Amino acid sequence: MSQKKTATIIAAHGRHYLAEADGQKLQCVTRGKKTNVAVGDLVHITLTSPDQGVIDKIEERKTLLYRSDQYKSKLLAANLTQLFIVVATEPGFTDDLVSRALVAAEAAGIEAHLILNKVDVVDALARTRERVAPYAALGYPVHEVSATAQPEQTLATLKPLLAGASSILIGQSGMGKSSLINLLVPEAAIATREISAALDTGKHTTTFTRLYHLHELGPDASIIDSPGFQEFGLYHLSEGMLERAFVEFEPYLGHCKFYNCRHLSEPQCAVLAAVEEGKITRMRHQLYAQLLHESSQTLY
Ligand SMILES: Nc1nc2c(ncn2[C@@H]2O[C@H](COP(=O)(O)OP(=O)(O)OP(=O)(O)O)[C@@H](O)[C@H]2O)c(=O)[nH]1
Ligand SMILES: [Zn+2]
Repeated sequence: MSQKKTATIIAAHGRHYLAEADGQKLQCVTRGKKTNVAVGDLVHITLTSPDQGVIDKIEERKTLLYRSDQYKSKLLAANLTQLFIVVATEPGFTDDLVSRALVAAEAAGIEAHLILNKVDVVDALARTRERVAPYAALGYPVHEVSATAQPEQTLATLKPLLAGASSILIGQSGMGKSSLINLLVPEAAIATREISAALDTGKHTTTFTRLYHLHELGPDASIIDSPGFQEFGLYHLSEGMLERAFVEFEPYLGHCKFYNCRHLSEPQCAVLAAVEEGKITRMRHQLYAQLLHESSQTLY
């Protein structure tokens, strides 16, 4: 008789998944050509050998974070409670990616924070603080750290935030995401080699998403490291979802002249009026318009 297990997906590479049940790692595949499994998913597995299995069923997800373009969607992680966007004093970060990640988090019902890393680079600190201030003003907490220059303080800042939560770190290349992961999960490098071997990813060890349990921060505490990406498409968000994902639009929604206002160029639009008055930044409104434009692209 085949044995069944319930496990958490801790790494994904193509159609190959690594699951963990009671500390034991299981190599898994999906039935057929399905690739609808995400890191963080709780799955039911039928074992085909002591350390291999087939995924039968995915438990209902509390949250699902994903990005998409007009061709396909890419699942980033399931069952997250919070998302941390890592930015740094240098190299500079792009507001576009930060805001897209915030919009994705809002749409998925996940709490979002910013981590401002490399605050030891004092030359660039004042300018970078000005750049993150608009996000703090929107209500997104900003945590200042320095993974390499002040590791102890960085841990003291981040650990309480990660306790009991299921978190993901995302960021552009060079912001110090790997440095932060290695600080929080000292065994990460070894785990990565093991996972890479188990999934047979070859040399491309950084191209997969992985979950680390943070046992000292509670039985359910975990952190997901996602590979850096250049594009963060949000093609899957409808117009209604988009306007609600921009938290600063909220006081104005429902106050436009037209009930189906898209807040682009309509007369007597409450959102556009707020942009004129400086209550909504042009940068965020432009991104809203850009995302609306991207979602309306259809395939022929
Ligand atoms: N000065 C300073 N440098 C840092 C800090 N944290 C990371 N770095 C450096 O920044 C560079 C990039 O750090 P990584 O941790 O590799 O950054 P990453 O975001 O994972 O980037 P990718 O690996 O390209 O995805 C490295 O040279 C780090 O040593 C910090 O707090 N202060
Ligand atoms: Zn409007």
